[in-house]
Amino acid sequence: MNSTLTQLLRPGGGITMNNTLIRLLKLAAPIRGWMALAALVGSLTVASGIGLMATSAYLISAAALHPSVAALQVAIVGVRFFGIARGVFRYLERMVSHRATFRLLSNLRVWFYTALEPLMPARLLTDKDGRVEGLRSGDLLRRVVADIDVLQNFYIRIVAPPVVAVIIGLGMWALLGAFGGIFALIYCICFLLASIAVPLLTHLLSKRLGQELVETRAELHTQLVDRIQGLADLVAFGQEEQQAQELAMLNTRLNRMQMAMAQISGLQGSLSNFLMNLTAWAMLLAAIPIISTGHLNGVFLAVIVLSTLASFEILLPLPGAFQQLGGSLTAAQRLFTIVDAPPAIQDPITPSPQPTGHTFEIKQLGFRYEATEPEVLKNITLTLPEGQCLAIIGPSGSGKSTLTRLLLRFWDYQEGQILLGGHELKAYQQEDLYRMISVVEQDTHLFNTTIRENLLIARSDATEEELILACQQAQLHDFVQTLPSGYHTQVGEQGLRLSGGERQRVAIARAFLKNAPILFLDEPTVNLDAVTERAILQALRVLCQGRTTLMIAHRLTELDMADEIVVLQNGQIIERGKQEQLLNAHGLYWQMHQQQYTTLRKLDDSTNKKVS
Ligand SMILES: Nc1ncnc2c1ncn2[C@@H]1O[C@H](COP(=O)(O)OP(=O)(O)OP(=O)(O)O)[C@@H](O)[C@H]1O
Repeated sequence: MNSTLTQLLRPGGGITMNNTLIRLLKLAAPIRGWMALAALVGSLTVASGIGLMATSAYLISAAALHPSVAALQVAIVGVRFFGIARGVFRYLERMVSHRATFRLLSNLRVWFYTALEPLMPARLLTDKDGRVEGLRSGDLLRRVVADIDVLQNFYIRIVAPPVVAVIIGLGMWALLGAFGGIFALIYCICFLLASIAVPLLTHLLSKRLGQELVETRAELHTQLVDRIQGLADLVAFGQEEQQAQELAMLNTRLNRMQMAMAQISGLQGSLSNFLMNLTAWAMLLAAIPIISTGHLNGVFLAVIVLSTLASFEILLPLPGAFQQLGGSLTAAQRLFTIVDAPPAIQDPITPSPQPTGHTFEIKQLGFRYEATEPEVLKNITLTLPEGQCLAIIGPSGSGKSTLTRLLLRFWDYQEGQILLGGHELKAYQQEDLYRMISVVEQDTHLFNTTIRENLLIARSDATEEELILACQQAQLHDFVQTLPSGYHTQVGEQGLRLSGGERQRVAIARAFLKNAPILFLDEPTVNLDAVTERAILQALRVLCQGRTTLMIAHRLTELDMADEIVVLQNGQIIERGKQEQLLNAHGLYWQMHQQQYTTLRKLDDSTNKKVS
């Protein structure tokens, strides 16, 4: 492709057309055999159509001269053969191209999901340059489903037809050349105009529009998912009307773009048809004088014209394919942007073996999310001995969750060290690390399947006895027994058919089932009422026994199980010790304790008043 053409076809993004095209073609490498077969069968289908037209034209023209039936025998057999072949090849073409498409789609989805996994969770919050990219679930969904669907068009409608067109063009050029050089020349000019000029014009007209169409569709999708997720809040605040209007405006914009796209389609259809008929006219004009002078048998006139018309079958979809090129390249760029984002952390080339000891030592740890942002953690030094429980408390934004994320190695720290079992965290493979840690968070994600399946994600090979034991330890078993379908009860989307306390019990049962030696608890009772909290804490106490536990606490009631409490403020440790020591110190911990105590007392008072 020459540089001017490349320039013309360059979509408006960072990645050039060349790059994107080459990468897209490489992605199809595993199914290249199927694609080649689809192109071959596609060519045979069109060739059969041309053969059918040519032999039919010959048969009708020759029959008009009243020859013997024997003289027409070959043409009759030809018509039958091409008629049947066309149907058979068309069927085979559909079968092969569908097979290729389905394989391709599943390959692309697995490719994208596999690339997405190592980016979780750090890179989905920030882009390559560290800026917040705002990848929302609707946008990701759009990329996984719709952008990949757009790419299937690239392979089936953009790559395959030009290959078939080249094969058919060369074949026709040779066939018409046998009747005379002038026919080959006319065909060559018209074929190039219809196969290059019209698609290029269509592409230029629709390039920007195609990109905008993909982006607007993605935006509409994202907005829709966002609003559906927050529908209850919108209704509660009486905002549904206004939000519906905004969606309608976006939809109108999309409709306008689709109308403009349809107009370009109409234009390219007319141009292609015009060129096809022009070719037929030119062939007639060239053939009549040659036939009149006796240099060519008149029975071939219809053969030349009708076979030419039949060969244009392959050119008609080309402009449409190029019309979709801009959209396909934009979809590809959107996927490559995510796939190319380097993971926030990398596994070491020669990892340390899985640690035998589970003591965490944090030495002068300093961390900031971005080089330009202020430090979120400063000079943190502490030890979490094996089998003990360390609680971290502090005001909102003090860096508690950040510390847990670093211990889980979701991000890499810039200063200091985190040692686990005597080795730096960075020395271990991520998988080895995750295998050793169970996490119970404030909001446990449950998949839209049964309770049993949700538990088994902690350990897929767990036996029925192990599963029941874990649920008994988490005080979940008795509740499950009351359900008509027991462990086969569907929990609904995000587990919404279960209460907050029941969801947390599932999370605790998962941790029991996983039986990892290290446990991270991130405010596991924050959203629960006092009675449920007490029951969950009871289960957590059993879970913590013998495990190295880091607990981010919200309510100070959780802290009696901690061997040491660390108080964070503005990313720094400002107090540490046992609960009694901290209360006696009259510092921040004491203040938080007083506040919670006062709030609880007020709550009790108001409850008592209502009762009396
Ligand atoms: N992904 C991120 N990118 C940039 N800054 C972040 C990110 N996550 C958190 N921060 C910032 O780091 C600081 C500490 O946040 P962190 O979530 O660790 O606090 P926290 O003590 O756990 O708060 P809370 O109790 O409200 O959950 C905050 O100022 C927050 O804005």
